[in-house]
Amino acid sequence: MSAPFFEAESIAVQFGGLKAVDGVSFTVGKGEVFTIIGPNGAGKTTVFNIISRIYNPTAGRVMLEGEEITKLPAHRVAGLGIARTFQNIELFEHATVLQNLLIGAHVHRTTNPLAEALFLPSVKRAEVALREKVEEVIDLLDLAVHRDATVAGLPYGARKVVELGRALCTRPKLLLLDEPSSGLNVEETEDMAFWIEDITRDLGITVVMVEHDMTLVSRVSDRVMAMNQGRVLAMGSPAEVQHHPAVVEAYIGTPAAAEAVAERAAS
Ligand SMILES: Nc1ncnc2c1ncn2[C@@H]1O[C@H](COP(=O)(O)OP(=O)(O)OP(=O)(O)O)[C@@H](O)[C@H]1O
Repeated sequence: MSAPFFEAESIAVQFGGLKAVDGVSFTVGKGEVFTIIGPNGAGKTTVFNIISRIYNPTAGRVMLEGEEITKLPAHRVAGLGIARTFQNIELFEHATVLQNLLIGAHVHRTTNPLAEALFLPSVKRAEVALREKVEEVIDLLDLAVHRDATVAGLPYGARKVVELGRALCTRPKLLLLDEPSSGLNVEETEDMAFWIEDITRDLGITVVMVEHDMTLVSRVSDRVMAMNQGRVLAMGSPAEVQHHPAVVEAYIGTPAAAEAVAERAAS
């Protein structure tokens, strides 16, 4: 049997006495949208920080296409095709949208510094290819109107899309989205759902997402994993996980509240 596209195997991180992530295992298939939900402090972002190598796990393994990446430096993980967005947008605020996207695209730069200093034809060709890639992302995410705007001057919703674009410019195989709808209004969240669907369907990118908005989760996710206090509570389809008794109790609070959330998601 071939290895899963992505696998986290019994990963754990401890901060002092706190088990922030405690033996979490999951696999993600190629092209899937896999979403991690859970109340504040459940350990969701810590799982992302283990995958993108911001934290060293105290136990467990992380595998991408059968290759162990648990101990690789963060830049090597990016080079292998894992990109992410952050809960609190991380962009170069005083650079333009285009400059931010070009920085993302430069992850795959293959030319050497001497060739660049001499601006050899190989460098020129590489730059043209990068610009083409960036223009594709600008088209895909309707960012042309903001191309030369400074990020700091953009509305919050547009900055979230630029951050998504910067991640896409790295040409990821696996995209980690940390709360893509946070801070967005209903209309912007709807747009974000479209972008996520386009990214998976048209570009074949696999998405692992942390998200609180259950309407967005139900719409775009193939499978959902619920966490609480560093552990996995349930895994399955969005509806299965939403109605799982442990999730209802830990995440949503009461069965009546869960019903209300489920009805809202279905409407
Ligand atoms: N660098 C750190 N040092 C100490 N404790 C940390 C650190 N990072 C996270 N924690 C703690 O680990 C636990 C899990 O945090 P994490 O940010 O992963 O939760 P989360 O599920 O993403 O929450 P939220 O939905 O609020 O973002 C929390 O109790 C948090 O305070």
